[in-house]
Amino acid sequence: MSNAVLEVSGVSKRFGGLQALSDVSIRIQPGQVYGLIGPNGAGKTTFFNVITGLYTPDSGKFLLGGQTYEPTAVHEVAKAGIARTFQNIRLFADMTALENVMVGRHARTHSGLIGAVFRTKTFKDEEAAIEARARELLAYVGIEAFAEYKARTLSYGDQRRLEIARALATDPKLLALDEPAAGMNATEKVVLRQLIDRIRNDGRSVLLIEHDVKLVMGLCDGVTVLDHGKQIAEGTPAQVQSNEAVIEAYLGSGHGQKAVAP
Ligand SMILES: Nc1ncnc2c1ncn2[C@@H]1O[C@H](COP(=O)(O)OP(=O)(O)OP(=O)(O)O)[C@@H](O)[C@H]1O
Repeated sequence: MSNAVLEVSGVSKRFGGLQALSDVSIRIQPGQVYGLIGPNGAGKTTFFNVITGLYTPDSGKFLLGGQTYEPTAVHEVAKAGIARTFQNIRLFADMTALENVMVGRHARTHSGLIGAVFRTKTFKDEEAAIEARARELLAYVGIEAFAEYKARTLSYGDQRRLEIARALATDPKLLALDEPAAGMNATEKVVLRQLIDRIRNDGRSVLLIEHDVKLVMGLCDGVTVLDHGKQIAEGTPAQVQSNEAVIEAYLGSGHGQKAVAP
């Protein structure tokens, strides 16, 4: 019996004539930061969308914390214990930072959004607890000073941290981050790296899609490399960055990333 947090095997997904994923398998152990890398169009986002219930796979077996889960709907996946962020930030732009995190928290409480809207007496205690936890999470990601600011007024890096706080509000077994460093400057990347490190040190597991190979290599415990929908390598960062097929995939892709070595 595996004690992996996430164990996915044999995932395939075809779009018309395009085989976007062919028999992809990954295993993430508790407390690991696991990277999924590969050139543009390799299938990384498709894989994320499959495991989080946005795309229905053609095949695949899915275990989360040892339990089978069917990634057929986003809310079912969230309930099973995977929370994700998106490549293109998806916050409620005109809600405050605090409200954005509270929405994430409502996803796992009894009151739901209806309770939040009507603020019935029955829900008041739960509301207070939700707000307290949301403030804690804002502090955890380092943006508590902006709790009352509308999400759209936050800097890009802070919006990404807010997305992470909102995802953490569901108390996930696995946090899935889709290109969290995209568009960040060097300083923001350092802060992001510290945050992901902290999340790991607190015992959570993270799956990361990231184009910044240096960030992935410096942060991840394990890495899987996709190219044209196929898994071409997996292992530690040191193992994959010296793998011939990986170097070839990056050199051949014409993305200007000379090699995967930092
Ligand atoms: N909904 C869809 N319908 C048709 N084709 C799709 C769909 N989603 C993705 N694809 C195709 O599947 C392939 C893999 O795309 P995907 O976005 O998963 O790659 P990626 O590795 O995330 O790339 P990037 O790094 O550019 O985000 C691409 O050829 C893409 O055009």
